[in-house]
Parts: sequence; C-alpha cells; structure tokens
Amino acid sequence: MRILTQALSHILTIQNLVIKFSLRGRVLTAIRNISLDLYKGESLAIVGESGSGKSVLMKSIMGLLDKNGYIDQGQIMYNNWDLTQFNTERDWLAIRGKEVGMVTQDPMTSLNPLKTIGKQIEECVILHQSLKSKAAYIETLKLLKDVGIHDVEKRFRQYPHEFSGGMRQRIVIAIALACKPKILICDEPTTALDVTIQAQILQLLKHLQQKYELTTVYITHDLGVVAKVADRIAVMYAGDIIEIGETHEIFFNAKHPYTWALISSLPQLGSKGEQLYSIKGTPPNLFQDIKGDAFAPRNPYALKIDFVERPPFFQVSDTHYARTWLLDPLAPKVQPPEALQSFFEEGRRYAHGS
Ligand SMILES: Nc1ncnc2c1ncn2[C@@H]1O[C@H](COP(=O)(O)OP(=O)(O)OP(=O)(O)O)[C@@H](O)[C@H]1O
Repeated sequence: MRILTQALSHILTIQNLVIKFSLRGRVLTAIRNISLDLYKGESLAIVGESGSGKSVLMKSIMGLLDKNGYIDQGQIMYNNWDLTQFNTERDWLAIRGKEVGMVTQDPMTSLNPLKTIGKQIEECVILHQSLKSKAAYIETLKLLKDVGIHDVEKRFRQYPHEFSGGMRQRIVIAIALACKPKILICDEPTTALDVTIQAQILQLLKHLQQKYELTTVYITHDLGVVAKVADRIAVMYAGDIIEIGETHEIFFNAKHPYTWALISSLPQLGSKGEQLYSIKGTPPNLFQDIKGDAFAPRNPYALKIDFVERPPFFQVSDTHYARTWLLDPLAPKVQPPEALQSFFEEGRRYAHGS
C-alpha cells in the first residue's frame, strides 16, 4: 500500500460544502459542511450507511444533483475552477466524462440496449479522443482487451443482453475510460454482482487505476468491499465525514464509535461468534437542525457534550482524523468493544509483520 504521508498533490479540493434539497416547502440538508482533499493518483473509499450523503457528495462534483438540490455554501476546486459556480450544461460538459468519469451499480441503466457495445464505446472514443473511424475502432478493441474481454472483434458486434452482469460492468468501465477521465467515481460498482465476480471487478479497477494513472473514488455502504482497493477511507454519517484515514488506520485503529459499529458488522468479526456492538436506532432527520454529534443518540459511548456541540476533527496521525469528543484530552478514556480490540491488535500485528 502506498504511504500517503509523502507529499501528494491535490487533484480536487472540497471546502465547507453544504448541499440542500427543497422538498414540498421544506429544506433537507444532505451535506453538512464537508471539507475533503482528493490526492492525485489515490484511491479513496467513501463509506457510510444508506442516506449518509455519499452519492449526493459525488454527484455535486459532476453537476448531477437533482433539480431540487443546490449548493448552499462552499467550494469545489478542480483545475483552478470552482465547480460550485458552474451552472450550465455547457460548463459541466467540460468536466463530466472527460475529467471525472463514473461507474454505477447497475450497468444496464448506463448501456443502450439497442446498440452494440462496440459502437457505444467507439462513440465515446470518437467524441473524447478525436480519433477517425479506423483508429477509433482499434482503440475500442484495445479498451475491450484492457477491461478483460476476450475475442474482442466478435464481442464488439454484440448487444448488452448478450453479456453477463460482470461483463456488462467491464463494458461500462471501458466506456468511462474511453473518455480519458482523470478521476473515476465508482458508485457501488459491485453491489449487483456475486462475490467472485465482485472480487474480479475490484481487482480490475485496481489494475486500471495504475495503468491509466487514475484517481479513484469508491462509494459503498460495505467497508469489506474496499479493504483491498482503497488507500484511504472516509466514513460518512448524516451528511458529514466523521473519520478519515489510511485504510489500515480505519480498520485497525478507528476512533469514532460509528466506525467501530461499521467494522463490527464485518463478517470476519461475526464469524468469531462473539457478541458485537451493533447500531441501534435510526439516523437523524435531515430536515431538522442537528445539534452536536449527529451519532450521539445512537452512541452508547456518547458524552454530554456530544448532544450540545459538533466535535471538531481531532488529529490521530498525519493522515488520520476523527470527529469525536472521545479524543478530547479531557474526555474519559474509552476503549473500543472487546471483540474489536482483538481484531485491531491482530490487524496491527499482521501489518507490522507484512
Ligand atoms: N432529490 C432529492 N430530494 C430530497 N432529498 C434527497 C434528494 N436526493 C437525495 N436526497 C437525500 O439526501 C440524503 C443523502 O442521500 P444520498 O443518496 O447521497 O445517500 P447515500 O449515502 O448515497 O445512500 P445510498 O447508499 O442509499 O445511495 C438522503 O437523506 C436522501 O434522502
């Protein structure tokens, strides 16, 4: 795994972003003052339960927010452009696909069932790489090979329904790559696939990230999925990033009780048959103002201050930060649940040994 303490340059910087939606006369705050740096060439996973704001955050950097959504505050800096100031489709065409590509959960919705897959990839190659027909055809065959499809001349002439789910996802990835993006957002890219195919697609994405020198962002509700592919993990809860760090720091030294709960739900821990800490209750109502730490009402370790004041980011290491009052020097010393402690220790031993 790459060490992110080395000086890496930012490819995209989000500052104090607030995103709201108007809904039947009421306002829902989906993103609550998030700041995030994305480093060139890294692989970042954004993890959190349904409704935590992962997709809204990523849609905002592609100009894909629903019509009732708007950026209330903040900046998204990319290439000296502030994307929050983009307001026409024309502006966004300079970004979407070309600078930032996306692979979504369901390949069928991204593919046109009436066109051969070769034509669909070739169209993007012609549009984004300004190649003439013969060169575009050759480039398309190369992309198909790169995403692990065999017998490419024959496959070029086939339609989406003639491919399996995993193969269709490879084609969607080829279409994204045809636009030569610098950033590739993968939104639950393997959720619809079975476990073996999941692993193959993640392996492929990791390989392509290196080959095409991409910066990748994975969005997922499943921490386990990104363990092997992400350099860093950002944990989201109720529209906020509550912990961020290198993958091993999140897995083996997490500090926020919500991250503890996410790790506790990993099957690796469940198989030990121990009583694990599970998240009870529901996430907060995003139509209402949130006071303090949004997780406090569900947090068995909550302190009084958690109900009053939003915790700042406490620094754990150069690369690891967590928004929990438990890290305040004045807070009582609280240890993670026991089953997690042994998981953390095992993980750290393994990391030192490897
Ligand atoms: N068009 C919209 N109008 C109103 N609320 C919206 C709209 N789009 C998203 N939201 C709300 O914004 C919040 C964040 O949604 P988002 O889709 O980003 O969550 P998520 O973490 O990606 O969840 P999932 O994993 O289910 O996709 C949710 O409360 C959602 O209901």
